[in-house]
Amino acid sequence: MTTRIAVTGATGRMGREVIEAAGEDDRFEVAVAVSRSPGGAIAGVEVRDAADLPALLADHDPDALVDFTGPESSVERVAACAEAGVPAVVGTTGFTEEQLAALSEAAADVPVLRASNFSRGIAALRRAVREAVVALPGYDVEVTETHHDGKRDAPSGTALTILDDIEAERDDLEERTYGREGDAPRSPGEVGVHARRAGDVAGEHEVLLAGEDNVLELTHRAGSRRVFAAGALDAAAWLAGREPGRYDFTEVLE
Ligand SMILES: NC(=O)C1=CN([C@@H]2O[C@H](COP(=O)(O)OP(=O)(O)OC[C@H]3O[C@@H](n4cnc5c(N)ncnc54)[C@H](O)[C@@H]3O)[C@@H](O)[C@H]2O)C=CC1
Ligand SMILES: O=C(O)C1=N[C@H](C(=O)O)C[C@H](O)C1
Repeated sequence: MTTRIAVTGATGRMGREVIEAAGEDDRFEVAVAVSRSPGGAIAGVEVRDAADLPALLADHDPDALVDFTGPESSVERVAACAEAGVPAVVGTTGFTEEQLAALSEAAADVPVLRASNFSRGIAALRRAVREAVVALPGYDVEVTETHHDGKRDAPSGTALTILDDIEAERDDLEERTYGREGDAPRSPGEVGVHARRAGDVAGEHEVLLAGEDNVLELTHRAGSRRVFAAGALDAAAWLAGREPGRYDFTEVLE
């Protein structure tokens, strides 16, 4: 069966990648692609004006929309999905609590699956980290992420998800310390958080656990953006036709 998708942010790094990945996979067809900078084509798909999204969704009736844009835009695009009855896969990161509430509101009308990371490797890293923090109680924990120089939000959405996972397992960790400078010795309840921006790194996340004479480092490196695009497409195929509500990428992987 073919899943017909709509793609937003089509001219962005991830939008482009999703269109190209869908074009190389018989299971998908790009029904419509939009950008706020329309014109031209990507992998043979015409890029339409994002301002026309509501009408385009009504005309093309895709099985799901895939959104990798920015928080404000993402909220608007998902609201358009709610209006048109189109399931939404959201990969955008950097949302405020208010914006997350708006996405939840849309999920009353259509299925919405949001994930800070669509790589299967990160799903495995999250499981390993949860197990490690339980197995190593009292260990110091530091989270470091590295991304390309164009990334806007810091720390990354994935780092924030990993921090939530760690804090859910270790209630002695109650303070996130973002970088360190000057006279800044470690205090027991802190988790260090570090964001690096350099070159064209697709995405790296490292969790360091250290105790007396024992150091464990768990690292995931995305070799390219294709891993995120592939995961988002899997999520779109899985989400199409589901009941309204909020869904998680881990459900796609079960
Ligand atoms: N969940 C995941 O697996 C992944 C998530 N991301 C997230 O996806 C998002 C996009 O990343 P990239 O493609 O690298 O960014 P990008 O900057 O290359 O592309 C963003 C696209 O969204 C559009 N856009 C942004 N704000 C907009 C607005 N207010 N109105 C209309 N259009 C708007 C831009 O025109 C552009 O086409 C980021 O939040 C990033 O963190 C990126 C990679 C993987
Ligand atoms: O902006 C990116 O590039 C990425 N963003 C996501 C995040 O913020 O976690 C996922 C991935 O690491 C790439």
